[in-house]
Amino acid sequence: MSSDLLVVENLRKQFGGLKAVGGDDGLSFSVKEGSFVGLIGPNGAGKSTTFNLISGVLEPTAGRVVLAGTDLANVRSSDIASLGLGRTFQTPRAFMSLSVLDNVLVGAKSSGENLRSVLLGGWRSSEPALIEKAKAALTRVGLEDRVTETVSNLSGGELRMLEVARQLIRDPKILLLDEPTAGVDPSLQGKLSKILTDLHKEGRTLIVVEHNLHFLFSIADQIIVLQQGELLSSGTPQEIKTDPKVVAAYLGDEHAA
Ligand SMILES: Nc1ncnc2c1ncn2[C@@H]1O[C@H](COP(=O)(O)OP(=O)(O)OP(=O)(O)O)[C@@H](O)[C@H]1O
Repeated sequence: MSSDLLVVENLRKQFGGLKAVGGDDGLSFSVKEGSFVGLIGPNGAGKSTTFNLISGVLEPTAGRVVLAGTDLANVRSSDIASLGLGRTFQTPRAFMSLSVLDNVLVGAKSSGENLRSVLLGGWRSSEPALIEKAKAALTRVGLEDRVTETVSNLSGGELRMLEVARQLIRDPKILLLDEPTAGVDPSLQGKLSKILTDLHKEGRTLIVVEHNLHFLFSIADQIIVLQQGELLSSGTPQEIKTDPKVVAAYLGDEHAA
C-alpha cells in the first residue's frame, strides 16, 4: 500500500486578519505517493494559496506541511524543490527573450549565478548531458519542434507546457500544476491530458488545480474540494460528482445526478 507523500495538517493562512485558508481547525488533507489529485473550488476558495503554502511561497499563519516526512517549516523555501517538489503558476513565468531550450536549462540548477548571468545577457549552458535532459523534457511535453524558438513566439498553451518541462528537468516526485488548461486551445486539451496521464503513469504524484472539471474528472483519481478556504469534500471523481454538498455548493444544479 502506498504511503502519504504530502500531509497538510491544520493549515491556516490569513491576510490582514481575513481567512484565505483554513477554518478554526485549519485545512487538513493527505496525498498518497503516486496519486493524481484534483484540487477544485470556486474562485477565491483558497486553491492557489494552498499551493503557495505547500511550495513555500507563503508562510502559514498556523499548521504545517510535511513532504516525504520532512516538516517544511524547517526547510528554506528555496530548498523545497530539492526535496522533489515542482510547481507551475497560474500565470506562466519565463524568460521571454531566451529560447525554449535555454529556459529549461536555466532552471535546471536554479543557482543565483545562473539567474544573474541570464539577466546580464551572458548566460550559456554548455553541458551536453544537461542539454540532452532538457530536450527530453521538452519532448515529454510535446515541444520538441520548438526547441530553438524564442519564448515570446509561443502560444499560451505552449508556454504552460514549457513551465512543466522546466520542472521535469529536476525530476520532481510531486508536481503541483495551477490551471494547466488555462489559455490552452480546446483542440489541444486531449494532448495535454495525455501528457499529464503519462507523467502520472511513470509514478509521479500530481496535484492539479483546475476550473475545467470535465478535463480534470477524466484523469484524476482523487478530488479535493475547497470552499471558502475549508475542505468541503474529498473522494473519487464519481463520489464528488454525486456528493450533494458539492453539487449544491459548487457544481450547480445542471450537474446534479
Ligand atoms: N496576497 C494576498 N493578499 C490578500 N488576500 C489574498 C492574497 N492572496 C489571496 N488572497 C485572498 O485569499 C482568498 C483565497 O484566494 P486564492 O487565490 O487562494 O483562491 P483560488 O481558489 O485560487 O481562486 P481562483 O480560482 O480565482 O484562482 C481570496 O479571498 C483572495 O482574495
